[in-house]
Amino acid sequence: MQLFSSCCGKGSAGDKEAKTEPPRKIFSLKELHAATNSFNYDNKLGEGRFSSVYWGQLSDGSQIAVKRLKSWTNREDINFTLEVEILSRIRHKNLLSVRGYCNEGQERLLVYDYMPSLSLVSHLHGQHSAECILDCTKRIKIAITSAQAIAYLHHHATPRVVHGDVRASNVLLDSEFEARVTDFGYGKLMPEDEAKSNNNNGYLSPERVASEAGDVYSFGILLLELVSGKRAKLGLTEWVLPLVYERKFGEIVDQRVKEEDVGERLKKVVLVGLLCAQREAEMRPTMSQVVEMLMNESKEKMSELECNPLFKKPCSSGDENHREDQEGADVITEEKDDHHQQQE
Ligand SMILES: Nc1ncnc2c1ncn2[C@@H]1O[C@H](COP(=O)(O)OP(=O)(O)OP(=O)(O)O)[C@@H](O)[C@H]1O
Repeated sequence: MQLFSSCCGKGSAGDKEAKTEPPRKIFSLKELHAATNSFNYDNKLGEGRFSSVYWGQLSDGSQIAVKRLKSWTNREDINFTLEVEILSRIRHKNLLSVRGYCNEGQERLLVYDYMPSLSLVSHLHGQHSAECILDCTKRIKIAITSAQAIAYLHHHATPRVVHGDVRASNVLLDSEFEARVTDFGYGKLMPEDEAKSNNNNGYLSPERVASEAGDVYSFGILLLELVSGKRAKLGLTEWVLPLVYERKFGEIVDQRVKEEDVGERLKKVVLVGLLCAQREAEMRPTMSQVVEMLMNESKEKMSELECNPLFKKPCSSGDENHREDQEGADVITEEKDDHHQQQE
């Protein structure tokens, strides 16, 4: 899996930022045991495919999240310290970079700042989802700031980085509800085929290779998930598209958002999401174009976007693609009904 581009971003903003950032800290295992109460179950923030994450507090009082990697020993070909050193030099205000690490015996641990508002996934589907803190303004802010973070990785970081695992659980939120995208380039440290083997991985592009265009596809799915509140399953775009043909944007938006004109306010995020999640990689925009589209407030740009042929209903209703669309849409419609029943 190629996560760092061979082109090293000549003269990019990344050079400047790399020189000014603080030195990486090597933590001792003893220090991290003390901070996390020996990786106590009560300190556990969550668990993913490759790691468990624990809340901790250092002796200076600062709060940290310690990521304890699983199955490290399978990847002895990778130089853990070198990879982490490279990744931790990549800094942007919307990226959550590694603050330090520990490489002792069999233990491989990554240390991050603790994000008190946790991850986007916990707000959409997890422990905070019932409160529905994410109004339209916050959703738009998360869309823009996470796009800026990935655009930085693709276009300005040195070396340039393919994220490789763009998903809602890797978008953490700071106290202002700005995105802090994490786990970038980290797939290189993990078992390669793990993500691909998950057939229900709705974020995975049809071409199934880690690339900038693959990140754009995953980001498009993430935008549709952010607006609709539905899980990133296969069939999400196929459920959204017919509603876009009918210009029924209000029906796409998460039913928990109780505001006026939600469809109109989040329309742009839906359209950009669909452009990103096109099956053909060459049709997708770049991440800098995504940032530009999401941030541009002009009416002309909006009508240009709306006129894209992708958002026009195909003439023939009996063609293969349309039938595929319907099959995918059924999966999501069932989920929608479940969701309504749960709320009632
Ligand atoms: N810096 C952090 N601050 C607060 N919570 C965090 C932090 N890092 C991770 N978490 C929490 O820990 C959970 C587990 O993270 P982890 O990276 O192990 O798995 P994941 O991203 O959820 O899934 P996967 O790695 O399989 O994609 C996250 O969902 C998040 O809620």
